[in-house]
Amino acid sequence: MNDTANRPNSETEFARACKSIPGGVNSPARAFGAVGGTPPYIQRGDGPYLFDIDGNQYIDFIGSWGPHILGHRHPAVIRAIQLALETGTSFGAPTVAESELAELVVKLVPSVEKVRMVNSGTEATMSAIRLARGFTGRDVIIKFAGCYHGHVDSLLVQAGSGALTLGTPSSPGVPSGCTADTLVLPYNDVAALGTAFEGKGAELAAVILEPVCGNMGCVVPTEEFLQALRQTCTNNGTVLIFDEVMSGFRVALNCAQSRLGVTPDLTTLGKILGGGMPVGAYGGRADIMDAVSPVGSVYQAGTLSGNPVAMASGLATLQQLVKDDPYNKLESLAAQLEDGLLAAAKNANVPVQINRVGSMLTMFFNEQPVTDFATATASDTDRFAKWFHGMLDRGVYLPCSQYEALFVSATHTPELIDETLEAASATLATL
Ligand SMILES: Cc1ncc(COP(=O)(O)O)c(C=O)c1O
Ligand SMILES: N[C@H](C=O)CCC(=O)O
Repeated sequence: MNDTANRPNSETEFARACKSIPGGVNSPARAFGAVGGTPPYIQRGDGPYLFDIDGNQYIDFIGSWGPHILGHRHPAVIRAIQLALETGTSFGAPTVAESELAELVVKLVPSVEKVRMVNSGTEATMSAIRLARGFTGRDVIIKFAGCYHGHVDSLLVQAGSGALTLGTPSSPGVPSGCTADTLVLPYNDVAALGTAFEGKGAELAAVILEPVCGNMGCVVPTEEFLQALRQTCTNNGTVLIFDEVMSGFRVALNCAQSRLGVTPDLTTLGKILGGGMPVGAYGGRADIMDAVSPVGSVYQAGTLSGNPVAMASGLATLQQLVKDDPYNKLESLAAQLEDGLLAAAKNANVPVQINRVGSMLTMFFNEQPVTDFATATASDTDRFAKWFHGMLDRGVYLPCSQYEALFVSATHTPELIDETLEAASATLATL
């Protein structure tokens, strides 16, 4: 029997974890820092559901922060992992699975001619920045306020996600020298981009952005912004990097770049690429990628990079996405959720803004449209915290921050979205 408001076993486990793990968690985004309370401890996942150690069931809209577009425990993915495990876990030597996954990424992602596998999204963006600097012989990079690219020193400036949620968008511990060459601009601001290039065009190694942002909540780029990015980078010999760790294979099979019609020079990937195992990748134009060691001299390495278990998981996930092509279904489920949430909020007289691209969605408790960091952070986070707990207590597992996106999976159904909307109406009525 569900009693999601009551989680004594999870509370005990959280208290235990806090004694040996900082804040009880291995990634700050999953602590309930901004909403209060303690997180449910998860025992298992199945399709669209999570089950906690207190015997509660939740409709999951996080999917491990993005990877589980196929839902939890997809049989093809589990089988591929089991088969790979039977041969060993890692060899530190080339395997055929690495080429198979690389070839599929090259086939699916328009900008990618060559790709290097790493172990996380953070490693991917860190390596892409180093490569862009090595390739151009320049140092200065541009990032956008509210975008999060993992915990890379030079990119942990006005960062989104857990850093923003917990009030440290620019982290202590990052030497000022590491960020001295990072310019931070407002997202969607074409004029600011132009001004930055006027002064420093010949010094700019790279511009990195989330082409659909999820880490200040979901924020959508304007057509004008995207065109200006591509044109300005091309004109100045600056490497345009799309960080598609979150949006890659999420908003379209061929990633955000296909949906938006803009081809970057480099792309970073993660999350869905590993199907729930730790995988990241960076890839792009062959002339740039050939600057990476051992062909070129930009050094980047990894003991466990391309390990067979992670490759098998990623390959099975991408192959399943190619086979099922669930993107129309995802679009329709997410649109049902968006429409239902807007109607429920209107009915409850609670002002909200919903930003959505495909199956990525954020409901901001905000009276104004959300287009960048400034407008995202004008949201009512106290109201968000009440909303979050109301939904959790009704068995709906949402990201525990206003500055994250939720994800719909291919295992959600119209009936589950209706159930979620019933919980939403009941919760919104209490805010
Ligand atoms: C857009 C984006 N880039 C990079 C990262 C870093 O990935 P990871 O957490 O795998 O290091 C994340 C998520 O954390 C992300 O959402
Ligand atoms: N928003 C983050 C990544 O996309 C959440 C995951 C994490 O940092 O633990």
